Amino acid sequence: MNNIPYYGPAEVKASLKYEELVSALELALADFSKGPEGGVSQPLRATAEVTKFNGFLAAMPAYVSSRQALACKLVTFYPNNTAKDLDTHMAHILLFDETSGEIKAIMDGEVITAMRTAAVSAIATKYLAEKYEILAVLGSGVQATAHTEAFCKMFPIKKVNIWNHRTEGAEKLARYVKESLGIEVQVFTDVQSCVEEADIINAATFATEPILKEYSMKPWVHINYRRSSYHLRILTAVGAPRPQWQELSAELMNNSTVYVDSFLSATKESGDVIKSGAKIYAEIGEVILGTKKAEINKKTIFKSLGLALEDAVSARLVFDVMEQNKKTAKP
Ligand SMILES: NC(=O)C1=CN([C@@H]2O[C@H](COP(=O)(O)OP(=O)(O)OC[C@H]3O[C@@H](n4cnc5c(N)ncnc54)[C@H](O)[C@@H]3O)[C@@H](O)[C@H]2O)C=CC1
Ligand SMILES: O=C(O)C1=NCCCC1
Repeated sequence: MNNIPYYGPAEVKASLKYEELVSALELALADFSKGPEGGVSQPLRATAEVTKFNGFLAAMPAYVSSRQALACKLVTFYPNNTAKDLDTHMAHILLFDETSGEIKAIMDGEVITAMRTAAVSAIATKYLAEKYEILAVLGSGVQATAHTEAFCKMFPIKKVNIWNHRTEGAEKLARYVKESLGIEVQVFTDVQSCVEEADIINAATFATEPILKEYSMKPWVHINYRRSSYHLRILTAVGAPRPQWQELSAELMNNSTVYVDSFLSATKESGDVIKSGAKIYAEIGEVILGTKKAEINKKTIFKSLGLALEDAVSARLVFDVMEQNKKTAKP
């Protein structure tokens, strides 16, 4: 147990690049959707509810054979922490040796949670959207910021529209977009105006009731009876991770083609799926594999719950970079 390396948030951040993360996660999501022969072992996360304080602690173990990645993330989620100026999600990841089960490293899991969630939404967007110029972001917290950064790096985004239930948050994110990413940005005070011109919408809030409703959108696809004359837009939705919570209306869910990261997670954990009774069309891994074709006649939603395999793959990438750095630093 002696000398187990610990990597803090700054080391994790410096070790991860979106391009590498996207390639690694794309392969791992495909492995996952192959079923048992894909070499991914991942149970539904186990959650201990702390009802008195509106929080939970979740354990997220996974093994991804193709990446030699065996890990477990422990994550707490306390939405009320905002009022205390504390992070609402706190996480650590333990990485193990796949051959012996020995622990190899412990690392911060907050940066990984932010970056891998955004990377997976970007993968879904790459496969399912057809135009990438205007991004609408609902929310302005950790996930909204990571998604904005990842999408602006991966796609030719020309403008970012931001809505948050507290305008100060939206304005803070807007300053980041303008000053650090150098992209045109506009803050909106209502959801409808924020999303209606967007090619890509990302919802990343603590909403427990739908903030995005069917009637609040212009037609999603512009059909002129010729394939070339319309483009498919996408909504990536990462919030509402509890069965009782919704970020999207039932009507919107039922009138869309719904893709998920995992059938099991979506049907057990997602209020957007459970409360609407919406049919799930495919896992994103099936689209990556080509066993399910992208549906082009309806609105497109990618509903993400967050998977332990994503944490395991990311933690392994960090470990490999840190080990390499150690070797090159040696005289
Ligand atoms: N799918 C996945 O893999 C993951 C999903 N999540 C989920 O994404 C969501 C956002 O998480 P973070 O950005 O880390 O949290 P955060 O605490 O950094 O940000 C929360 C955002 O929601 C807004 N908000 C708070 N109450 C709201 C309400 N009633 N209606 C609308 N907006 C409200 C806040 O102003 C803030 O913009 C959460 O639901 C979280 O559980 C988080 C991690 C991974
Ligand atoms: O994937 C994760 O990590 C989380 N997803 C939903 C909320 C808690 C953390």
